[in-house]
Amino acid sequence: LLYTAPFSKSLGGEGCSLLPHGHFWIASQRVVALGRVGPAAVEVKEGLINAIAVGDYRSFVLRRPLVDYGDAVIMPGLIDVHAHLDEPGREEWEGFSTGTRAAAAGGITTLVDMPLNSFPSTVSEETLKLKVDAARDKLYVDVGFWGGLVPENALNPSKLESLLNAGVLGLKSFMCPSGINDFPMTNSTHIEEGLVTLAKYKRPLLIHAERIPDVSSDEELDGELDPRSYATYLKSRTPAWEESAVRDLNRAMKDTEVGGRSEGAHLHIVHLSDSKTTLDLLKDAKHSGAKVTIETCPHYLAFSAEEVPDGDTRFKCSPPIRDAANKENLWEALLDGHIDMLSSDHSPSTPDLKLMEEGNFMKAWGGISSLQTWSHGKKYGITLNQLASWWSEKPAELAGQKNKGSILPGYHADIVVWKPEAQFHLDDTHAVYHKHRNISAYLGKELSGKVLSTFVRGNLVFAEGKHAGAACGATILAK
Ligand SMILES: NC(=O)N[C@H]1NC(=O)NC1=O
Ligand SMILES: [Zn+2]
Ligand SMILES: [Zn+2]
Repeated sequence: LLYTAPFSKSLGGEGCSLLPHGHFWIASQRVVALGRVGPAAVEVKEGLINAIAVGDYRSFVLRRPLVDYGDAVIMPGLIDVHAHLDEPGREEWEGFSTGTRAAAAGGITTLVDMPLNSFPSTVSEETLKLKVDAARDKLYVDVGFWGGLVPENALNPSKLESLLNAGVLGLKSFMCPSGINDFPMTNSTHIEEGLVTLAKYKRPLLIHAERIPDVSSDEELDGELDPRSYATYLKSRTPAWEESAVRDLNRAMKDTEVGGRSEGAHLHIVHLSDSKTTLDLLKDAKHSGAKVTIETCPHYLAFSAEEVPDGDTRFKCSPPIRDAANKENLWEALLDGHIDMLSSDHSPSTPDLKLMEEGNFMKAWGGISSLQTWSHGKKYGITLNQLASWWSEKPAELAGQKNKGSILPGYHADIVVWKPEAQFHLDDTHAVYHKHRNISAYLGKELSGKVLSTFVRGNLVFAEGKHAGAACGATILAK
């Protein structure tokens, strides 16, 4: 099976790049390529990486322009497999233009858009076409699309096949109410049947794995609990929700094993928060040979329940951000390789739906806004190769992008240049490009890591706080 990223017509066209060259070298003392970090130069030619000269590269870099980034890090661009861009239909929440400008500023070179929060949801060939049409001439980075697995198409292989044939990179489903009316939840039968079709296409099913437990172990929620208190929200959505979903996926996971009913299919658990029983169940499934991958998000690694101020609904998401011990376990699981990758789950709404004044956690929109903020690992001693694996290589594999995710000859020249050591306070003077800056959970925080330049297929789309004049990102459709 071959996936291709159709080059946008405007590749190298007027205004696509802040650099007036189609053939050039970039170099630094810290290039993350070929499994190592060190001095190297990368030759970019017609949108692709043409060559990598390692070590003393000066004799190779003749005649062509060279941009020397000194000791900044040159790394594969990030691939964010989980973002809600909300267009068409909810442009007032986010949009292709604002969302991909934020991505470019954050060093993300490819986004995969979720099938819900736009209207209509992406659940058919027709609704995918609406997405692709809405994205035209608005993309600053490359964008692929997940389709929705919903009860209406799950038991109908021909409907699912027409959605897959139209080019979604895989499917996504919810095991609890999604908060979006035209995106109903699926049960385990829908999931098991959907996987049989997906197996033929070798594309993944992404699952929002929270399920309302059959026997509620949640503490009784009576009317006296304060909806402004974060603890109230935590009690309403315990780790038992994640655990119950994963237990319910037992058969589906088994089906993906060699010789199983949907061998070739792949389950991907999005935004894992519970690092205890849920993670243990998933580890067991992987151990028995199920084709399962796990992602978590920066907000589960950066924040803990103890620090969420009462009434500060910017931090409301589902599953919830849990306590500090849970956060430390998530880091450990990531470092030990049990969690495979990271994604943003950028899921904004309009500020009014966040009910910031009222501060009601039980009624506010659940979703974190975070496209430009992703590096929080300094104190854990994470390496640049680990970052490249979690943010580029593994996500490229999940999304079936064989030409993306690594700095290798023949690959797309999707590259971020950044300074991991730069520290800053994310205050009002800092540019935030996604649509609603004031709902970002990171505002007011001390952060480290500054993106200097972002290249998408050789186009310098962001540099020194400026975007390229034209939006030359491509839509990515699976073939
Ligand atoms: N519909 C939607 O974006 N839901 C997302 N928000 C969130 O916090 N978790 C989700 O799954
Ligand atoms: Zn979700
Ligand atoms: Zn999401």
